[in-house]
Amino acid sequence: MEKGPSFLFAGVSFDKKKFATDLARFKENKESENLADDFSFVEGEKTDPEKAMVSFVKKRKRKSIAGETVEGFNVFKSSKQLAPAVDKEKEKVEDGPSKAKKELNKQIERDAVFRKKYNIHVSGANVPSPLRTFAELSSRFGCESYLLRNLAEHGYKEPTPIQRQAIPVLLSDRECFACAPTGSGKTLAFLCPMLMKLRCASKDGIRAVILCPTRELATQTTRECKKLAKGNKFQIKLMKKELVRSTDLSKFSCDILISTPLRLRLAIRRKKIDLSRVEYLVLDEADKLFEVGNLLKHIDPVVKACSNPSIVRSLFSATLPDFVEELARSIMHDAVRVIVGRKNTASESIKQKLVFAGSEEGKLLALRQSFAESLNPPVLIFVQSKDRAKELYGELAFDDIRAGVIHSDLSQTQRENAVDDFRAGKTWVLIATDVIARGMDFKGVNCVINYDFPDSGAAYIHRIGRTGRAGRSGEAITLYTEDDIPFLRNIANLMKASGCEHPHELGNMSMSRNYVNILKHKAMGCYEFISICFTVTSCGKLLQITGVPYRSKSAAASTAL
Ligand SMILES: Nc1ncnc2c1ncn2[C@@H]1O[C@H](COP(=O)(O)OP(=O)(O)OP(=O)(O)O)[C@@H](O)[C@H]1O
Repeated sequence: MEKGPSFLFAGVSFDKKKFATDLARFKENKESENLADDFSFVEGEKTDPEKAMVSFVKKRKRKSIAGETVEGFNVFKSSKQLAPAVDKEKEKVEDGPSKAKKELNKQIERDAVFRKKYNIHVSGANVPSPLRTFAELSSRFGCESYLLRNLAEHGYKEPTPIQRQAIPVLLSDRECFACAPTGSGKTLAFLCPMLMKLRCASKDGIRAVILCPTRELATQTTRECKKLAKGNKFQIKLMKKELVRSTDLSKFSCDILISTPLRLRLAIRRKKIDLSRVEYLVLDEADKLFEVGNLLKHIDPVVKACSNPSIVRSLFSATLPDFVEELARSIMHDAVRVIVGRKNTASESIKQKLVFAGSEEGKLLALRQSFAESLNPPVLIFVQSKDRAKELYGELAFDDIRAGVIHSDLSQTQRENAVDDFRAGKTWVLIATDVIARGMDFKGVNCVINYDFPDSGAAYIHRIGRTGRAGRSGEAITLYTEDDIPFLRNIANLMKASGCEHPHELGNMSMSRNYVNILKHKAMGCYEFISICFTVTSCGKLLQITGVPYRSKSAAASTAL
């Protein structure tokens, strides 16, 4: 028997009921210590998710098992089915030391050490042992050879931390809530167990559904799923307009259906698509799907339509705000929570920089200057709106840069072409709104530039997560102006949490402005600055400021402090 993390971390078992108050207190402390956990959503787009979510949660709560409460670390409810197994183990323990008990404890210890090594944190009852190798898929779970072959063909030698834990959880028919950094292989973590559980193709209705927040991500996931399923006859379908138009969806069947929430909701409403046989439901980028006023209203009918009582649901994302956890608790039971690294932090393989650009004009000059000096494609540039995307694209069109643009005003074909051209290296720079900020896996993006300041901590993490994927390194540059200064601390904290050097003086911008003045006097005379770079030591001491001068062709000047 495996136990929750309270056991794993302490190395001893204790009565959770008896010490419930202490546990709850400890849990509170633990959460407040997690600096990045409390990133707030910046003013303007700030909503009260909990409040707006109430009706949804209430609805789901009525369906959940009455009277179950969250206890200590055991975030999710334990299923009734599991109770006898737990009791049996307890009886065994009470029988006194036995060989089986000793062996079990050893296994628990080994798992704890292994999880610690890979920075995996779990909560929930009886969490299955993590995967040591992909070969275990076959020895422990009877994985078919086609899948192992496909994994090898992809060059996947060993599972990533999220795959090590989420795959055995899902293969044990447990619901799962998983949070792991961008680019850490979450897609395979849900696709692999899904293919294994479905075993072979069948015409028995729609058997699995994957929901993605954007069409681009749904398309990418479909492609990945087909690659992984090669050699098996699974019917894997992307819910496209054409499919909706040309098919009688009331009789539609496929093994895996991948869709955005809106398309699926319309199919339920207008075309009477039947989701009552769905055995596996994945909500990818779950926090985005549950975003109030956006996709949430489409999610509820889909979750409801997936009415199979033995359905296994899972939620995946690189960011996990508390309100999504709350929601997960209300709709899932017997779930295992898997967190890799620290919750809500950017990937550690990304070198992050904040650059003061002064004004809007300054941003464009800084961008042009950096392209002139060191354009290292592929580069992704994020802006705040489709109008801003069109505007910047118009500006760069006159430069000798192979740029593309993607935003929601484009047709589906234009959007697909923009993504394909960037993937194929036909365009070096892709200007994008947040439509491709999540989940998109472009191989080898060297640099992400936040031309417009991201409007939340989560947006920042996902945007910059388009680089530094699958263990590669990457760079992220965030330009900011005077107007963005109130929101800098949020981003600076995220940088710090992911191990990046950042000027801790950023918290006090009056100080930074003083540095700018010093630099003006010391190095640049009367020039107005458009871009300031801070160089800091690992202990946070500001060493150097580099400024790119406005109306000057001279090289960047810097001053040591
Ligand atoms: N076991 C593995 N070994 C090596 N590479 C892997 C492995 N699993 C996945 N990858 C690769 O890692 C990259 C990122 O994977 P994926 O897109 O699933 O990340 P993600 O965690 O879903 O990121 P995001 O949060 O941005 O959606 C992909 O290119 C994928 O092919």
